[in-house]
Amino acid sequence: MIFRVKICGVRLHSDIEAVAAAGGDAIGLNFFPPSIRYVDPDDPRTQELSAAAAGLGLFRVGVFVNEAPARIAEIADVVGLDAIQLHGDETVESASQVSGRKLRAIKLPTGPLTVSQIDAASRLWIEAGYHVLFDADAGAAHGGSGKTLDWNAIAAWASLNPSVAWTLAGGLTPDNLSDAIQASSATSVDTASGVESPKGTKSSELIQAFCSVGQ
Ligand SMILES: O=C(O)c1ccccc1N[C@@H]1O[C@H](COP(=O)(O)O)[C@@H](O)[C@H]1O
Repeated sequence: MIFRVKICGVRLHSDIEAVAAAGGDAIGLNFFPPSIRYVDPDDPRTQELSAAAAGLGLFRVGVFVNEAPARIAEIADVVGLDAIQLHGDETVESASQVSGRKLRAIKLPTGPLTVSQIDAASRLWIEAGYHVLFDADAGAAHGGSGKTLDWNAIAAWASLNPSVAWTLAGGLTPDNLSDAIQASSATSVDTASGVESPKGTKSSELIQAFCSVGQ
């Protein structure tokens, strides 16, 4: 498993300290400029944040949306990343130019889903060796919407794909995580907005509550 609990969109040392203290094992650094959770890869403070996360034993995922492969490689090098999360409109072909350990966000509509819908959206990426992360389609925002998915349909898909490693994202909060895990059978979870108060500001209390359910 790539990670059990990822807290995405961290921006401060207090955020990563809260993740480590709560038993989370991964963080996401968001490199999509329009996001409220964006961190500047060229700012030495981002590089220090990433180094500190590694020092705490956290797995560091860089979140990218439609970024050029050469720029992703540059950022991974300067910031220090353990994996790349592609969360935009990349194709399997364009993404093949990105090197390193890779996750692919499979953005699914909210509302009822079918197994074949999930399969159609994820199959090529799984065959290409990606770890898939199921998220709710956020349109132009691409992610961080706080919207949830059809967890029962994901469980049905997962039971037919027992050897595929995957992560559940999309609107997960300390309040719904237990139900989400039970319904979906997820063993790896990811959240951004669900541990913030106000939006865009991580809450140590919510991180603690989320990680204690997710472990
Ligand atoms: O968080 C963002 O702002 C974001 C922007 C663009 C692409 C991905 C983004 N975050 C990812 O979206 C999921 C779900 O977010 P949420 O929990 O529903 O708020 C999050 O886990 C990040 O991986």
